[in-house]
This record gives sequence, structure tokens and C-alpha cells, in this order.
Amino acid sequence: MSKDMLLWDETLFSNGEILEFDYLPDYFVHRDSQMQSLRFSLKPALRGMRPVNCLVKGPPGTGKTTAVMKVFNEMKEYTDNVVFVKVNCQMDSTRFAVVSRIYEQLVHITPPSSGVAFRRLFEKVIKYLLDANKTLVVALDDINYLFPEGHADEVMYSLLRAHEQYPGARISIIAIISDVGIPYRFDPRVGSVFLPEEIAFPRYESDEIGDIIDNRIRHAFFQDVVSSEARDKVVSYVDMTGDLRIGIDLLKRSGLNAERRARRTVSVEDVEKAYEASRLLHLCRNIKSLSDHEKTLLRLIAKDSSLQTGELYKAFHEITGLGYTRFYEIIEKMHVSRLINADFSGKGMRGRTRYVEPVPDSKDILKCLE
Ligand SMILES: Nc1ncnc2c1ncn2[C@@H]1O[C@H](COP(=O)(O)OP(=O)(O)OP(=O)(O)O)[C@@H](O)[C@H]1O
Repeated sequence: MSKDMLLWDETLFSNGEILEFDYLPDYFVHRDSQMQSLRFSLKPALRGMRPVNCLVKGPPGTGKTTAVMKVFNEMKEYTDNVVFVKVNCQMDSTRFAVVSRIYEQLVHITPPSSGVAFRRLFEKVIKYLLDANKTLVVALDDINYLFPEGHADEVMYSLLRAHEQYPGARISIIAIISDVGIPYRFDPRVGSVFLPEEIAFPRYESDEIGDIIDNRIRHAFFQDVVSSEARDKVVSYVDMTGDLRIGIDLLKRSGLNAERRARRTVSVEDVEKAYEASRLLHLCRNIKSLSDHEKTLLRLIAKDSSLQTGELYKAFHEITGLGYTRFYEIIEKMHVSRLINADFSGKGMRGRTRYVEPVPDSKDILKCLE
């Protein structure tokens, strides 16, 4: 065995857990104004008032969820009168699933998944809050996943209008939107009660990315394991995608790659190889937030980009039974979100296009659709 071979108990990571996605970092910087806005919005809860609703939005991996969780944790130190619940809408994507998750986190009992009506469960949640005289703050994380089937409006409407039916109920919402360019809008009935404080999370600047990545490297790896070239490569990939999650994933994967090659340092090649997997994170998350019909159409386009739109529509209609209008709505939406390229320039054919081609690599799209 070569003397450079790493043994089972040898590793390049001094504290690898901090590269896991669910790790809440102690070192969280460059988000002071956003944290401050969140604090001000939630502060009324300390005096028994309903907090101000928030709409937190920005591109993927810009620290939205982390900021909300950090502020929740800070507030928990101050008060027992507020309950904070985070719902991951990617996993809980219906009104029933959202309220089940809330119930579970309040009462610490998982409700049965069938046989209970939404209303009954929701009443139990409200009764708990009223009996305990507590305010509920719900963070609906990645609420994008509730948009395609219209569940976002249902969920928001039920939560925000609860006090009309149950006087004294205090519930507020922090809606977290991962802005991937897909247009969205709430139903006007929701809009009139939501009235949120909007908190924007812009992409990080290069030096901010460098600072955050350096800190992770310092704490996750043993000293001098990550070469400065490899570090720069990670930063440049994050800069390119704007997604810090990709950078953290790259650090983990490139460290594992180096270990696999029995090296004691992480090189640029390890990072490049890791990027093959990490870059799909973005695309796959994007694709996951599409509805089933949208995925069906994207799959058809990725499988054969030479199809004329007439043929494409026919194939789509055969599978889904949906008509022209819906077909073009989906084409337009995926065009806006840069999943496909459609040429809408034809004269007198507003909303019609002859050309549709995938923007990302077809193979990558199909991989994410698997
Ligand atoms: N300012 C920061 N300092 C340290 N780590 C950060 C910072 N911002 C983000 N991160 C890290 O980047 C990763 C992504 O952050 P987070 O999940 O909060 O992003 P997000 O904006 O909610 O993403 P998405 O829209 O995709 O859900 C997390 O692992 C988080 O720890």
C-alpha cells in the first residue's frame, strides 16, 4: 500500500458536518439588513401583537432560509409566547400537508395522513394556540412548490384569515420564495390580507462569497488541505451560479474526491470533477418545482428538440389531454425561466412559436427528470 494511501480512520475533514445542507452556520454574514428587517417584523409578537407578514425572496442559495432560522432561534431566547414553525413546501405541498406539519410541530404528535379533514386539523391547531395564548409564525419555505397547483393561495388564505373565524387567533406568515425567474402572483384575496414586508436577498458579491467559503474551508478541513487554486475555483463556480449551496456542496464533494484519490490536498481537478455533480443541483431543484404536466412537456422537448411545435403539441395533448392554451402557457413559462428557448417573434402569432429547444443540456434535463 502506498504511503500516501489514506486509511479508514484518516480524513481530510476536521469537521465535515458543517458542509451538510441542514447545518445552521454560526458564521452568517453579509445579511445584516435582511436580518434586521426580519427582527422588526417579528418584534410585535413579543408584546402579544400579530407580527408583520414577510415576503422573503431572492435567487437560490442566497441565505434566505438560514436568515429566517437564525432570527427564529434568536427570538426563542426571548419569549415562550411565540411558536415558530418552518414548513418545507417541497415536501409538504398541499394545504393538508402544511397544516399537518404545523400540528405535528406544535403538539409533537403526527396526525393520521387520512381520515381527518383539513378543517378538523386546522381547528385543533387554532384551539392549541388560543388555549396556550400563543402567537404562531409560519415560515413557508420554498413556497414556489405550492404555486403550480394553486395550493399557495389556499394555504395562505386559510392561515391569514383564521382570526376572522376564530377571534383572537394570531398567525403570521413568512413566505420564502426561491426566485428562479418563474413569474408568480398571489390571488387578490390573499394579497389583501398578506400585505407583507418585502425582504430581498440579492446574489452575493465575489468578495462576500470568498469570505464565506474561506470560513467553511477553515472549519471543515484540516489546515492547508484545500489549495488556494482549488479555493479560487470553488469561489468562481459560486460566482457563476450565484448559489452558495453549490459552493458548499463542491467543497464536500471535492474533499471526498481527493480522499478517493488518496491525496492529502484538494486540487483544482477535484473541484472540477465535483462540479459535474454539483452543477445539476440547480437545474434539478428548478425542475422539481414544475408541475407534472410541465415536466411532461419538458421531457418531450429534451428527448427530441427537432420536433416542430405542431408535433410537440400533438404528443403533449396525447399524454395529458390538455389544449393549446395551456400548452402555450407552459411553453412561455419555461421560456421565461430559461429552461427552454422559444422564438416568439413570428408576426401576428402572439404567444405562438415554431421553435422550441432546451437551454440546458438535454441529457442533464433528462437526468433531473428521472
Ligand atoms: N451569509 C452566509 N454565511 C454563511 N453561510 C451561508 C450564507 N448564506 C448562505 N449560506 C449557506 O448557503 C447554503 C444555502 O443557504 P440557504 O438555504 O439559506 O439559501 P436559500 O436562499 O434559502 O436557498 P433556496 O432558495 O435555494 O432555498 C446553506 O448551507 C447556508 O448555510
